Amino acid sequence: MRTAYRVETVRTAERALMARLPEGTLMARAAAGLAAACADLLRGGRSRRVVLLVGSGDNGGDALYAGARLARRGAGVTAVLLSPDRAHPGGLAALRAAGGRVAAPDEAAAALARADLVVDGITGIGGRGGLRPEAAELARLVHAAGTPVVAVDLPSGVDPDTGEVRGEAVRAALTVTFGTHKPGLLVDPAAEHAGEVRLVDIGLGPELPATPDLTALEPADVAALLPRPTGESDKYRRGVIGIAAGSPRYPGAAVLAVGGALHGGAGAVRYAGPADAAVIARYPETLVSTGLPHQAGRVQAWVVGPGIGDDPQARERVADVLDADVPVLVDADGLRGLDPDRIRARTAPTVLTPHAGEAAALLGTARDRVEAARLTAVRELAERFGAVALLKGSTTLVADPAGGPVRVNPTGTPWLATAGSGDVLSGLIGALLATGLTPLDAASTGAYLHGLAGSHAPTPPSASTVTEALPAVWRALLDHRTP
Ligand SMILES: NC(=O)C1=CN([C@@H]2O[C@H](COP(=O)(O)OP(=O)(O)OC[C@H]3O[C@@H](n4cnc5c(N)ncnc54)[C@H](O)[C@@H]3O)[C@@H](O)[C@H]2O)[C@@H](O)CC1
Ligand SMILES: Nc1ncnc2c1ncn2[C@@H]1O[C@H](COP(=O)(O)OP(=O)(O)O)[C@@H](O)[C@H]1O
Ligand SMILES: [K+]
Repeated sequence: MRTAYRVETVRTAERALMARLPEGTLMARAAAGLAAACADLLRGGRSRRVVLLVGSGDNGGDALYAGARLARRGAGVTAVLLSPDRAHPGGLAALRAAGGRVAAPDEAAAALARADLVVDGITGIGGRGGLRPEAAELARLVHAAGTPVVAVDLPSGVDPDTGEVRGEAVRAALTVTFGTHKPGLLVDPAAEHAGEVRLVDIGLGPELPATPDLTALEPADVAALLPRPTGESDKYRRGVIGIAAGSPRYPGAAVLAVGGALHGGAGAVRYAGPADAAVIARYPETLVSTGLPHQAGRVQAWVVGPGIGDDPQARERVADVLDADVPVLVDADGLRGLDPDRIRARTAPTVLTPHAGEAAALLGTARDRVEAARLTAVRELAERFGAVALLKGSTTLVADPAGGPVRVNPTGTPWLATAGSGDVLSGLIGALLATGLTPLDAASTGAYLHGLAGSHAPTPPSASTVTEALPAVWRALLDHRTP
């Protein structure tokens, strides 16, 4: 499991570690890791000119010490100091001693024009709010120059804790981060600015608390969670998932949700609703019925919402499913006007899977506010509804109403933004719920599989080809656990 910790926690851990080590040890470890990453990128380049963007904090200090190491290896290093009188004195002395030169911000454009690599040491975990004008101007210059950027700890201008980006921020090809990931490195829009992220061990691990603020499943975690039939299994013991999706107007949503459900490891899929003919034509293995969901027979979990429309019959189907004493996933049309008290009053767990627009409606806010502050939004949804909330989009996040770390989904591709792919996801997560995974595990495992399937499907994928890619993705993950 990949983990990320908030700034406050990182600072506490760093203080504890620093108290046990000679002064300067941590910065030396950070600078060594940073310099090695820069040297990797420079390898093979004929000229090796490096520009350091140096703010007045320790982030700038890391850049200066790394610059000194690069200068000693023969690189031409120029440091652009944002506040010359406040730059890290030890770092500056080290750079000068190694033959590096120093430039003022007004010389930045000329230096950048000749650079092979830019090291962004403007702000790290001490960055607050949007970049100040002079720093923002530097970020703009770097972007215009198009030179590859290595960000120190975090791309400057992003919020380390929330992933928010206010105004101009540095866009890095690589971010070299120290001790632990920070939430902003994993959550958009900040994550998009970070590029590839490399973690340098500075010995912080033992000082960090057991519960992180953010986690991301890795292949081995998913492999361990995936349900596998055993000798004693039969189709009912493996779990039955019920799908209440589709309408005469949108039969395709029912077909896609059932398709996702058939690839979620359950023993059987029941479908209840008016799209029975379309479902059975595409998936004859489905147990179809046309009445209300509670008349369809026993299930271990329900999915309700994709393509059900917004008429009284649709509301009746949602209410019927919410009355069931089994886990329920509510998606798409099912989320319209959803009453938090009704969800909180349920006896079994609920999972909500909105995209940003649906989440905004549920929270009574604007879509762009959800997109700008995804972590805050997903936590608020989980808390308000007493449900596991999965916020879809550029980074999919899953929050548990009990609190604890938010899970960020590491797989996926923007190609998944294609009509109906959300319907596949809801069926898939529903089936995982029916097999007995906890709502948090089902939602995050489903998002993981769905994201991988989106990347493995032929480009450009459609919702149907994403569904068809799921078995290969399962296979690869199950094999992962086999030594
Ligand atoms: N504390 C430690 O033990 C270690 C810290 N390290 C480095 O130290 C960094 C943290 O250093 P600091 O606490 O000095 O903080 P930073 O260097 O991240 O940022 C603080 C400086 O940036 C300026 N600043 C803040 N917000 C700004 C904005 N919006 N626009 C422009 N300038 C802004 C502040 O005036 C201050 O001078 C980490 O990110 C990491 O790079 C590493 O050396 C590893 C060890
Ligand atoms: N920019 C993006 N990058 C990665 N995945 C995305 C992006 N935008 C959307 N997705 C994913 O695509 C799927 C779209 O689902 P949804 O919005 O419900 O669409 P639909 O209702 O058409 O099925 C979700 O899994 C979502 O996380
Ligand atoms: K930085």
